[in-house]
Amino acid sequence: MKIEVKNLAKKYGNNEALKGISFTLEEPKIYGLLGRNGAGKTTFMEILAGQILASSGEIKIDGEHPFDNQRLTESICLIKEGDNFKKDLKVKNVLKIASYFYPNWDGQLAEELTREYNLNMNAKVKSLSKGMGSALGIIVGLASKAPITVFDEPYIGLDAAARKKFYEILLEEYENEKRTIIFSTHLIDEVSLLFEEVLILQEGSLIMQEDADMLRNNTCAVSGPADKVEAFIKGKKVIESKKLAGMMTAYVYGTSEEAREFGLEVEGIPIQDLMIYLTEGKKGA
Ligand SMILES: Nc1ncnc2c1ncn2[C@@H]1O[C@H](COP(=O)(O)OP(=O)(O)OP(=O)(O)O)[C@@H](O)[C@H]1O
Repeated sequence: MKIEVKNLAKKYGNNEALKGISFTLEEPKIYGLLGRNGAGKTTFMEILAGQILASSGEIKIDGEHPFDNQRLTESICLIKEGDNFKKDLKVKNVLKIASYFYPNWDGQLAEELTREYNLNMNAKVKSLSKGMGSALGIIVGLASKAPITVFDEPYIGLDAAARKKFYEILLEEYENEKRTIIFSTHLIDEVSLLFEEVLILQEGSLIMQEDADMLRNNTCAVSGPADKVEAFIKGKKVIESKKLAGMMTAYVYGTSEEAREFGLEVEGIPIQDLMIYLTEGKKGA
């Protein structure tokens, strides 16, 4: 499903959570939606899922607005950090309701994952530990097979092994059947290899939308004597640079080969670091 975002803004009182962002997500891909605390990620995802209204601008999904639009809301599954389900429901009833709501629901997958995560079908949501509650959210998100599945920090309380399992199953399901997956997380290093496209929000503005492989292959950290690094980065797009005692490190758009041929030390930049350098001390435009 094609998602078109045009001049989307959301104000809470005087607080501008989104300041007129525009972008298009054309294809089913795994998108990483990144940004510091308060950047506007959750606000965007809630508008996308039709749960709240924008103050101005619009989101169109295959040409339609998501708010109050049942055809679209059953095509979008948003799993948040917590409070996804009514506390008095039993696990089995959460799954039953989800199976009625999502037309592509995969009951077999839901059952397998429930066993995998050791969830008791008869336990009430309010009795689940934080990690178990997150596991239930993940199960619903994956089994919904919703053409747009959105995970907003979905795994609070889940241990590293359980998170790894989630990434593996997510990738397996995605390889079997491509869908749009939007993933917002602060554990970027863990998941960044899954991302195919990365969007970075900074104080309500979109500061980057880029193919993840392009970022991995065409950005690097170069180090060496300051004059040599300066000569290399001249005319290049520099993300960040630091000088110390005549030496310099610069994070730039460019290939490792170029930098090596220039006689500089070169390393790749993890997407997490890139996000930090891009958002460090800068105001959103
Ligand atoms: N219901 C609300 N009422 C008032 N202000 C809100 C509300 N929801 C979000 N905000 C504000 O909007 C801004 C963006 O918040 P949002 O939750 O969208 O950011 P985020 O990028 O998801 O942050 P985090 O990574 O911390 O979850 C913040 O300044 C936040 O305080």
